[in-house]
Amino acid sequence: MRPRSNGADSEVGRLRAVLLHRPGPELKRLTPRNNDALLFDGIPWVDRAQEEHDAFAETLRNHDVEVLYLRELLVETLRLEAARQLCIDAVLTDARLGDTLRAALRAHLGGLHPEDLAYVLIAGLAHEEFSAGRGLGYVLMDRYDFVIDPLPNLLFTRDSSVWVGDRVAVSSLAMPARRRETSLTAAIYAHHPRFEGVDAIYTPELETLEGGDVLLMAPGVVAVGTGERTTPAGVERLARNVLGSGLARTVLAVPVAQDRATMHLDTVCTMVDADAVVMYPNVVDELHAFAIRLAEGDLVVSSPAPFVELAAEAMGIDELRIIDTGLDPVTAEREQWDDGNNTLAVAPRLAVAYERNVETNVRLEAAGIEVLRIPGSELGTGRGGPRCMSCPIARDSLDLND
Ligand SMILES: NC(=O)NCCC[C@H](N)C(=O)O
Repeated sequence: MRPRSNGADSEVGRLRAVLLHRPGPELKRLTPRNNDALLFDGIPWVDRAQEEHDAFAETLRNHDVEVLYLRELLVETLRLEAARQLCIDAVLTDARLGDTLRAALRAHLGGLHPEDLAYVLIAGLAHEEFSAGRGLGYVLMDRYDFVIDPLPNLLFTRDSSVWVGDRVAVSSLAMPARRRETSLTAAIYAHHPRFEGVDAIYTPELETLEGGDVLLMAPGVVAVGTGERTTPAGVERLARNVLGSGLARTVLAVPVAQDRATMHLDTVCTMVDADAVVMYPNVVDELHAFAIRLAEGDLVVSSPAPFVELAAEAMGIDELRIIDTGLDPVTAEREQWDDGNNTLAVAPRLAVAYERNVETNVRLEAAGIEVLRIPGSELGTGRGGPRCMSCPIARDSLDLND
């Protein structure tokens, strides 16, 4: 494998740098009243969630992966006026505010130190915390509501940006509770010196597309799930952009059921080797795909065919191995819900997984995959595993002989 700077062309090339977000005060905003709207299935014990996340980061560091924290990059980015404006404007576009409250908020945010501004942008601002609040929007706001909504899902850095080759796709998030996340990632990629000279291949105002749906199957082959989050139009737009710029030769559109349990393609399928995936057994037979290629400037879409067959053909391999987790349907369903299929490859045949998915992990090991187990009982209340919680910034380029 050849080392590279920023960028990734596969799911399994040696991981060099990753973007994480250590969950913080934004998780303390979750209550039984708002957790559904904020896309959490429970109320996490925040201190324990942080310990679990620290264990995740430590596991990666122990394997020589550079861990970049989104909050730290954001604070550094917010020293620049253009970045501050981008993030503040995203807050102020909220139509609930009204002009009077908006003006008060603009004045308040404009005066904050980068550290404090980052805090508010991530943790939100509760009604009672904003003593300078005024206007009808403020007066009639429920005292438990937020002037600025918190971003508890920022933890799932996979979804708000994804690298394809040396370009970054700042995604377009589907759910209202997450949309503002991309103002932060867009500001970081546009203004942080670490990413100087990086071009965007996708931007948040485009059709909805989330990073959890994007799988770099092999250099030149990108699979994109379409279901609850990424629309067919989003897949088409990404395909046009990556095929048009030569970053890929085939994009596979993969319809996934529009359910919470399968919100992204990476909830049912992740890569653990250059030619192997771990896949939720209950969908193996039904997962189909459409191959999209560019011919004389136009997108050409194939007829549907089984995903594993179409992927193998596009990847130029005889077979895409499916690690047979061999589970009975009920265990499979339980472990899929708890992100058993959502692994993060650190290198070919070396992957991070939640320890709680005991059966899936045993099967992965039986298939020759070394599993780095991490705790995730609290983190999992947000319904995301190691892949969801990580955005690879740099992976070595994959050589299929590795
Ligand atoms: N790639 C992923 O599957 N990310 C998990 C996102 C979970 C988050 N609570 C959400 O509903 O968007």
